[in-house]
Amino acid sequence: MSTIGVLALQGAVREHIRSVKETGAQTLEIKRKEQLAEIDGLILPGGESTTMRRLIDGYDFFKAIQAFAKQGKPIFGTCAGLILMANEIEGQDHAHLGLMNMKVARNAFGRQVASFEANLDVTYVGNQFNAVFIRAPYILESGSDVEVLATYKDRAVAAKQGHYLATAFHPELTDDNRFIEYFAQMVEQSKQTLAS
Ligand SMILES: NC(=O)CC[C@H](N)C(=O)O
Repeated sequence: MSTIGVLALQGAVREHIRSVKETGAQTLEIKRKEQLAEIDGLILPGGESTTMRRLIDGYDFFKAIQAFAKQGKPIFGTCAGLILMANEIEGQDHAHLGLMNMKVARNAFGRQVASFEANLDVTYVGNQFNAVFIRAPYILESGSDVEVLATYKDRAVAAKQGHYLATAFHPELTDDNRFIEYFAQMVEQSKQTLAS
């Protein structure tokens, strides 16, 4: 059985822990970089990307997460986590972890409709997925190595690039566990591949 860690510096940590538990995978709140050695996949939760970046630096996680990624272990970023994974952020002169070949826009759906829900058809995951958006970003542009898994009003809101997965919405805030289950499968498969 694989173990999925949730970066527990800030944001929707408890909700992810609960949804990972429901998939049957083991889970761990990651508060120190040394704990990354104990997990097979990592979730970067929603929250506030600038704050989370400051904490990533403060707790010396930056290089450790990049090294974890280079080992081929899956990483799933939701909302602020998606922003952390992008290699370009609109209107900012620097990105954060730069793991995925995509340019993202923050708070892209505007202040009037800061939060909303939509039913999306998501490649690999299923149709009519109940997606919750909260001050959500979206993917403005992405490279040919990035597969867009879902769109909302023609905007890319979920993507996969090899062992990286990212959503603009919050799959941990609904009872619809199909997205987390898909990530848990990615983690289980990569665990077996990396072990063989
Ligand atoms: N719900 C969220 O994670 C919001 C993300 C937030 N808008 C940011 O820029 O970090």
